[in-house]
Amino acid sequence: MTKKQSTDTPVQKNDIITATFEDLTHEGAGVAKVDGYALFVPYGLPGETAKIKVLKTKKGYGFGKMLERIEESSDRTDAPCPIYYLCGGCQLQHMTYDAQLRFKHKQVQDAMKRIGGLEDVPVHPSIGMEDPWRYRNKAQVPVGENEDGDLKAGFFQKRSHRIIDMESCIIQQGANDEAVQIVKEIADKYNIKAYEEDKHRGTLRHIVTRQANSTEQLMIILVTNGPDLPHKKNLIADIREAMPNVTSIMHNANNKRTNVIFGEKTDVIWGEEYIYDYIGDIKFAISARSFYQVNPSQTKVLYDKALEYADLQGNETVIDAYCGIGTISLFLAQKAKHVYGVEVIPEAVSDAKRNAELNKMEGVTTFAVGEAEDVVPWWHKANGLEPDVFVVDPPRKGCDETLLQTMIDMKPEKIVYVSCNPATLARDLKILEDGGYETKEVQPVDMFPQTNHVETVVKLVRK
Ligand SMILES: C[S@@+](CC[C@H](N)C(=O)[O-])C[C@H]1O[C@@H](n2cnc3c(N)ncnc32)[C@H](O)[C@@H]1O
Repeated sequence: MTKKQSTDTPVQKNDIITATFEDLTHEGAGVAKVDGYALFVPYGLPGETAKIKVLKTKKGYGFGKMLERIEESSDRTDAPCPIYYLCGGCQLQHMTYDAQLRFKHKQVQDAMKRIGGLEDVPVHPSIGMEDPWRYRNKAQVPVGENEDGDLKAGFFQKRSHRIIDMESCIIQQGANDEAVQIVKEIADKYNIKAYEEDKHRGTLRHIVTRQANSTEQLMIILVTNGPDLPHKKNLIADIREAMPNVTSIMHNANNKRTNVIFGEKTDVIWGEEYIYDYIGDIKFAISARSFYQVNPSQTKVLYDKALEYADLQGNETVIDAYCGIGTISLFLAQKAKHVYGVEVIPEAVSDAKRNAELNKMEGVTTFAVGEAEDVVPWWHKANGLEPDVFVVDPPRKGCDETLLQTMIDMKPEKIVYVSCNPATLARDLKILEDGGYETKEVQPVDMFPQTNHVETVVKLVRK
């Protein structure tokens, strides 16, 4: 190993070194150690030796770029996507799927130990997909213009806002993939200008498509910079003619200088306000803006696991906090006496109520709008609600501490925690363990193959 001495760090910017990767970061980059100093290098895999150029050094760690692989890991595979190394959407295509599942399992295990202090909890192997491609039921694609002025639709290049034009995204379901191209061509035909982020001008910002897997209904959402959608009638007619499975065409206006895709207002410009999908035997109406899991077959696996961990006998009262459009709530309501769901987005709660009606479950469910950390303590204090089972499925930041404390005070026999972030999951489990709960089982479920996202479902019981 060639190494330049430094007073601060064992390597300096622009050094070229040879090192072996020992581990992976939670983002999936390789970690090579030089005299104990960690260098993070994209696409390095544990066990591989590589020639690395040092790009940046900080006090405790640095960043590098792989110049040449000297020894390759058997976990390495050729990324099938032609723009994988440009696009920021996937991070693990260079890893075999088996290695991806092991990586996600290890991440959960490490978080349990390091953050949760849970040395001995059983973390089961990740449940993966038989075919880990073409699973996404929703595409949100930014629109730009090529040098010749034609529209392009693709993904942002890593760490930039430069759009990479793409013909296909192999983690998208075929219908979404096709729909993005067709809508782009139709918009081009009518000379609709792409939104220019830097100048905050132009029209079409994003093409969003959502497919209901079980019914094959397709929703197209055109997001524009402001309320005008030029050639609206022609666009609708052409989209309908090109794609007979489109059941909803929506228009969302977003005139803010922001990375957030949607603006406040969404109008149905043709067809239905909802597409309908089934998870198991339960039917869900999905509106343009509501949260709905993006991997339909693995969603069933995840919810079945949550139901198994809840172990309902039919007479239980259950709380489902962070309930979205009531997906887990209705799954649980099949086997419980009553399910109380709480969710902060009013439209999602309307969808949850509608979904309960659709499945004739309105008598066994109650949905409330608000922050779980406000509503649940109120249910407890004002109504004396004490559930037998408490289910949570929070966003990445995890559960609010007030909610965790209220859960502990309510003394449910079981808690089922569904999480998309192992770090906040482990932090919250520690609090629940200190509050009298024991973590019994931890099950990673791969909802997002080819990416570094990790989903986990956990069963806790009262000691
Ligand atoms: C990971 S999603 C889970 C949704 C649902 N369980 C599902 O599987 O479709 C998290 C949900 O929590 C909601 N949310 C975020 N912060 C919240 C809060 N403080 N109180 C209640 N809901 C919240 C979000 O709007 C989102 O619908």
